[in-house]
Amino acid sequence: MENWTKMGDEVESRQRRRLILGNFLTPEECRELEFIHKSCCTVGYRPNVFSTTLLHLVATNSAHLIMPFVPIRERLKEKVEEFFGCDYELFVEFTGLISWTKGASIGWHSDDNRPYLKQREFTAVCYLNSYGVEFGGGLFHFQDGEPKTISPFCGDCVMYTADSDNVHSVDEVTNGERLTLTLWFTRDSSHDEDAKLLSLLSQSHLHDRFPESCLPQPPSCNMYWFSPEDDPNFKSGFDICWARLHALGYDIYFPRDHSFSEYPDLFSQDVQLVRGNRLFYQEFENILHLLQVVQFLCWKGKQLDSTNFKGDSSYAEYLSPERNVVVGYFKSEFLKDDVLAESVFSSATSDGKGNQHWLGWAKLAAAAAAWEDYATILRRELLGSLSHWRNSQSIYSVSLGS
Ligand SMILES: O=C(O)CCC(=O)C(=O)O
Ligand SMILES: [Fe+2]
Repeated sequence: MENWTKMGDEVESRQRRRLILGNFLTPEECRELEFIHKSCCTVGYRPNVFSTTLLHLVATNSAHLIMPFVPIRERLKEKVEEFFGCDYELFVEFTGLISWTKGASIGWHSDDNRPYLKQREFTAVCYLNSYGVEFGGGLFHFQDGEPKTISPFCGDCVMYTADSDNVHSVDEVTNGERLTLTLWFTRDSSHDEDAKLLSLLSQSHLHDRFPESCLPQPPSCNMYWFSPEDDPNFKSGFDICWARLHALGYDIYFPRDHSFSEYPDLFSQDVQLVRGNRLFYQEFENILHLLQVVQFLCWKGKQLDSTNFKGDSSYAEYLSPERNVVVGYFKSEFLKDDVLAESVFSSATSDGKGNQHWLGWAKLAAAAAAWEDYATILRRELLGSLSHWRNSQSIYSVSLGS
């Protein structure tokens, strides 16, 4: 029989093989990571799974978005080292936001159960949203010992050894989107994520020219097409960026002449946002930029002050029938299977029309401006931290003063 102690928010096994921490992350930290994931994720490694890795953020000119992860990663590593009593150097092997949508599940496994995963020593999973609220299904189970089952709750964290002492599984997600921040830790310095990130950061063209430097750039190969079949020609399935916008009640308009045959190069073209029969005036650099601004509106909209912004009619015009035809054409191409797209990205609590976050065009204009301020501040922090990171060859919170 295993011995269990309850200590405030901490439940720990006397054998120190797993630890469950309540409220490890604040709701605001969870919301910020959710914003990053919903604006930057790519198609993941298993069916109905989507992921955002730090390497992907750097590779798409969004390196500044790794900043919110830095203090959290540090806190997680300290906690793992303390709890498991590590008297050796530990490295982060992988940091990622991972979301599971309807149909995703994983059977019994340990996290080091493949020859190429043997370097994994410990796992930390932070839940960024809650069972029964943002998603259904998705309960976590340990095969042996206590606790048997964990109901994911926003802000909670579970840490365990990656070996066969912690065989676990996750039930199929039945609706909504289950989101986690997942880290693996290793003793093997050749798998140090920091070294890989620093090497990629030194190749990227980070500079001080705001705001251009904050604009996301698409990756060199397409990572946004979701299809249940292996479909290299984009004939079935859907584009996940378009699908997320669609789930929130938007469409996309390309102001210049294009055809879907240019996909995925369409990712580098200017776009405008459509809602109902209105077209937002502002042109965005590309779909990724537009998605970041819309997700920023979802995150911050209610707090944003738009009193200095003009009335809604100053920001959007009537969408002409000709342009509406163009919108419809691209929609049918980007969402070959719109029923599947809706079932994958419909939120467990939404009204189905994406109206929950919608506060009008002036708010969207305010969000576009506030997104730029947000990104600029993070980019300055990144540039200020970089020389320290390079000197120590590790990524940590640098106090930059004022
Ligand atoms: O998200 C979870 O609760 C655990 C996921 C998992 O087992 C894995 O990614 O290996
Ligand atoms: Fe696992």
